Amino acid sequence: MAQDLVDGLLIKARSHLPPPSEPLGKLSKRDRKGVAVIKLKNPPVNSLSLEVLTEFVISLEKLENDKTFRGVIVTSDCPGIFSAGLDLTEMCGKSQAHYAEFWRAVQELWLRLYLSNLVLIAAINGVSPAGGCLISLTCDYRVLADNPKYNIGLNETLLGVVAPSWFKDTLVNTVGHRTAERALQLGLLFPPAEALRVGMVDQVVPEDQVHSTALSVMAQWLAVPDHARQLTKSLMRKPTADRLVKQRDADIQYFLQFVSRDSIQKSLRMYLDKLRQKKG
Ligand SMILES: CCCC/C=C/CC(=O)SCCNC(=O)CCNC(=O)[C@H](O)C(C)(C)COP(=O)(O)OP(=O)(O)OC[C@H]1O[C@@H](n2cnc3c(N)ncnc32)[C@H](O)[C@@H]1OP(=O)(O)O
Repeated sequence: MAQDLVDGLLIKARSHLPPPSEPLGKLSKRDRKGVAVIKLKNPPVNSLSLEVLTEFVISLEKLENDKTFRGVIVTSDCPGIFSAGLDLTEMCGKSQAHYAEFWRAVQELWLRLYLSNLVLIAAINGVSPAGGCLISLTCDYRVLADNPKYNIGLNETLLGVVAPSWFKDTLVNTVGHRTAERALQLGLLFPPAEALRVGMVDQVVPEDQVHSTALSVMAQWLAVPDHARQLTKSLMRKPTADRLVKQRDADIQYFLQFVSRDSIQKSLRMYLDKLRQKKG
C-alpha cells in the first residue's frame, strides 16, 4: 500500500499506486514501481509559504536519498489550482531576517528541483502563475490539463515586481530567449493551447487524463539508464544552477533591498488587496 513519507503535513509524497478508477494505459506494475507523487496541499491556493517550501525540500531530499524512488510526479491537491506561486504574505511587512530566510528557502527549492537526479514530471491540474509556473519549469516534462482557466506563466511584472534572473533563466531554457522576453515583460499567463504552442508545457490533455499521461511519460523517461540521463540533465542544467550557487548571498541581499523598498511593499499590498476584494 501507499507509504506516506510526509505524514499529515502540507505536502504528501507517496509511493504511487493509482486509484482503480484511473486507466493504467500501457503501464505495467513494474513501470509504476519507484514513482512517487508529491501533491501540494496548502489550501486554498497552494501558495508557497516558508513552511511549504521547507516541507517540499525535505520531501525531495527523502526521495533522493531513498534509492527505491527514481521518479516523482509533482501535482496539486487543491482543485483547479496547481499553485498560486510564492506566498505574498511572506513578502509583506515582515522583518529583514524573515525575508532572508524565505528567499533562501525559495532558492533551495529551485536548486533541489532543477538539479534533481530523479525524473520530475509536472502534472499541472490547475492555474499556475509565477512561482507555481517556476516549479513546473524545473521539472523534466510538463503535462497540463486542458481547461481554459488553467493559465500558466511568470506574471511578476503585473504585480509590479521583477522575476529574479534565475526565474528568467529557467524560462529562457524552456521556451527560448524571444518568447521568454515577451512573456516576462508582459507578465503573460498562457492558456493551455498557447502554453503548448510556445513550449511552456510539453503536452495538453483532458483533465481526467493528466495523471495517467504523467505516468506514461514517466515510464518513457525511466526506460533510459539513470546514470546517462542524470549526467545529461546535469550537462544541460548545471551552468544555469551554478550562476545562482556562486552568488546566493548576493542574490538574497538583492532580494532584501528590493522587497524592502516602499514602492515594492506598496505594489505587493495593493495586489493582495485586489485579490481579497475580488470576492466582496
Ligand atoms: C519581490 C520579488 C519576488 C518576485 C517573485 C515572485 C514570484 C511569485 O510567485 S509572486 C506570487 C504571484 N502569484 C499570483 O499572482 C497569483 C495570485 N493569485 C491569484 O491569481 C488567484 O488567487 C488564483 C487564480 C491563484 C486563485 O483564484 P481564486 O479565485 O480561486 O482564489 P482567490 O479568492 O483569489 O484567493 C483565495 C485566497 O488566497 C489568497 N492568495 C491568492 N494568491 C496568493 C498568494 N500568491 N499569496 C498569498 N495569498 C494568496 C487571496 O488573497 C485569498 O485570500 P483571502 O481568502 O484572505 O481573501
